[in-house]
Formats: sequence, structure tokens, C-alpha cells
Amino acid sequence: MDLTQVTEGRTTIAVPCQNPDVPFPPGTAPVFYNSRMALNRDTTVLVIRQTTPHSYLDAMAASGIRGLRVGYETGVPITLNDKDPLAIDLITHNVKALDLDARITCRDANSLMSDEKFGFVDLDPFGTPAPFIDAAIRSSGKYLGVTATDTAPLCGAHLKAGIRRYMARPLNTEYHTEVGLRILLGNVARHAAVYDKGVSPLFCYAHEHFVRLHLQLKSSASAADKSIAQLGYIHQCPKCPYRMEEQRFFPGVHTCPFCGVPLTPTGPLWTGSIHDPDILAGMIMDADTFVAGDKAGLSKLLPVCRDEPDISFSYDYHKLGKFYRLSPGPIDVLLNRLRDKGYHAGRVHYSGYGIKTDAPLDEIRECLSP
Ligand SMILES: C[S@@+](CC[C@H](N)C(=O)[O-])C[C@H]1O[C@@H](n2cnc3c(N)ncnc32)[C@H](O)[C@@H]1O
Ligand SMILES: [Zn+2]
Repeated sequence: MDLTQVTEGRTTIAVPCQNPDVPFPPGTAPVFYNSRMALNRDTTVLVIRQTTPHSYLDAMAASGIRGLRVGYETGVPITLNDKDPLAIDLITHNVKALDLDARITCRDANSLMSDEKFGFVDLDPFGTPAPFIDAAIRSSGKYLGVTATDTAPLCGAHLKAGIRRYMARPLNTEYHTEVGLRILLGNVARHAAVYDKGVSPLFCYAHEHFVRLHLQLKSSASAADKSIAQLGYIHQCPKCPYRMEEQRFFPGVHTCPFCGVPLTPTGPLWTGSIHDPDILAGMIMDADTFVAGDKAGLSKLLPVCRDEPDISFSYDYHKLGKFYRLSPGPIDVLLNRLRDKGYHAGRVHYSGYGIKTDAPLDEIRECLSP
């Protein structure tokens, strides 16, 4: 394997040279490494610096970059696992070069997670994490990280695959990114509840082609009941921009107050908060001096997440303008008008055109008018 050095954050490792004729997907290299996931790994390192788990498992480590960054940049004891012996050779090379104290295992992730417990268990598979979630919940003593790159099934573009993997009905709307994030979170919460574990989101977000969850698991039946109570549905009008959240285990039947047609439910999904404000505030403080792999991405993401209203759906303000045949002015004018009327209003982290507000639709329409 031809290797080249990369530095991400404060960590320098060797990764396979990418065939210049096939630069993407990066999975075409003998061992996977994708520099576009640097932001994903930055946020994990920042969360771990806030939570300081007693141990960390990178269950699908590939080159080892995620776990190596955790070990090198936080000092938390790490286990790096991959089922591919080629990946293990590369991980071993990288651990030696960094002079790190790390445990390396070459096992099927589900088998390892069924045998052992770790303070923080991290899943970063190809595509869907669904087949690994159950074992990861059993293996995690306290924290769980999950990356999903199967955004098409999660967000409703591949409806049947979404239902099979997550036992939820996705919906391809303008806020499908948020639906995907919340369906994954809801799915983890339901798996955790089986083991009397509750889920507390620490920092969860969607970016480009992935969804990333950082969660705390709390072991008690009451914590599990509390997180199940956060499950619900978003109901969307098929004819107009009306949508509503319902925090209920089974979806009710609802009608659009504007069009009189039945609303389409999507879920079950997580309707609660997706961040812990204290963890996020700590990450933002730390990020000031943090050597990031993607400084620009991180500096943009964290403050928007902090300021995003705690609401489970958003509107695309251009689409609102198109529907109501209004040409909307700058997004900040709309947000300020809504705030002046006493509503919560803010931007969303996954789209430059998205807004979140608790204002009713007719009020949003009024504020949209020039
Ligand atoms: C997307 S890559 C991991 C990327 C890596 N975490 C990073 O940040 O660059 C997925 C890795 O999972 C490994 N893998 C796939 N199925 C596995 C399984 N059942 N058990 C352990 N490793 C597995 C693959 O060999 C591959 O190296
Ligand atoms: Zn309607």
C-alpha cells in the first residue's frame, strides 16, 4: 500500500495514496480515509474533551484517524478496531509512529461490542449504522457516537430502505435533513429503551452527506421512559407549507387548517432537544484555541447550532416566498420581524435558507410580505 502523510487537528498519520483517477468515493483506496469528514471528527474530539470518558472504542477505525485523534488530542485511553486486516496493519503503523498507548483489535464490531464495555463507543460505518446500534448500546457505559452517511434512506429519498433500517417513515420535504437526524436519534432512543437506558443528546447535527450523533446514555427505567416520551411525529400538509409536531407514541390523524386535507405523518422521530447547552457552550469556548481539521467549518457550525431554536422542523424561506408568490427580502429581516412579534426565530445549521420559528404559518406569511 502506498502511503502519504496527512495532518488533521494535531494528529499526523499515514493514509493510503488515493488513485488520482478515482478521487471519490475515498472507499476505492485499500483502507478508507476521507478528509471531508474532518469536521465530523473535530466535533467528536471536542465532545470528548467536555465529557472525558474513561475509555473510547473506535469500532470501525479504518486508518485509525478518529480514534488516534481522540487518543492523541484528549489523552483518553483508546481501542481501535476494524475487521479488515489491511486496516489493522495501517493502524498499527500509525499507533507506533505517534508513540501512542493504544489497544488494537481485528474483530467484527458487533462481536467485540457484545463482549466488552467502553466509556464511549463510536460507530462510523460505511452507510447505515443500523446493524450496529443494538450492540453499541449494550457496550456503552456512558457515551455513544453515531455517524450515518445513508442520508437517502434517512431523509425519505429511499422510502422502503428508510423504513427497513429505522422502523420509521421518512418524508422527503425541504426539511428532510432534520427529519433524518431525528429519525436516527429516535431509533437509537428506542433501542436504548429496550435495555432500560435513556438517551440525552449532547451534540447532534447534520452536515453535507452525513448525520452525526453524540449522546449520553443514562441507565434507568425512568430515564428510558423519559426519552421514549420525546418520540413523536411531524405532520406535513401535502398541499401547502403547513406542518406541526405531535409528541405522542402513536400518530394521531390531523387535517390541514388551511387546505382541509389530511396531513402526512413522518416518524416516529425524536422531538426533543438535540444539544446539551452546557456541553455546546464548553465546545465553543474550547474551539477558540482548538487545532481543528476544519477550522472554517467548525467556526460556522457551532454558533449556528447554539442559536438554532429548539424546534423539530424548519421552513425554507425561499419556498415559502414561492408558495405565497412573495419575493422575500433578506432572511434576517424576516427573523427580526418574527422576534419583534414575540416569537422564537432563528437560522438552522443544515441550510442557508432554513428558518425555525414557533410562529403560526399565517404570522410567518405576514412577516414575509415586503
Ligand atoms: C467509513 S470507514 C471508517 C472510517 C473511520 N472511522 C474514519 O474516521 O476515517 C468504515 C470501516 O468499517 C470497517 N467495517 C465494516 N464492517 C465492519 C464490522 N462489521 N466490524 C468491524 N469493522 C467493520 C471497514 O473495514 C472500514 O474500514
Ligand atoms: Zn395545507
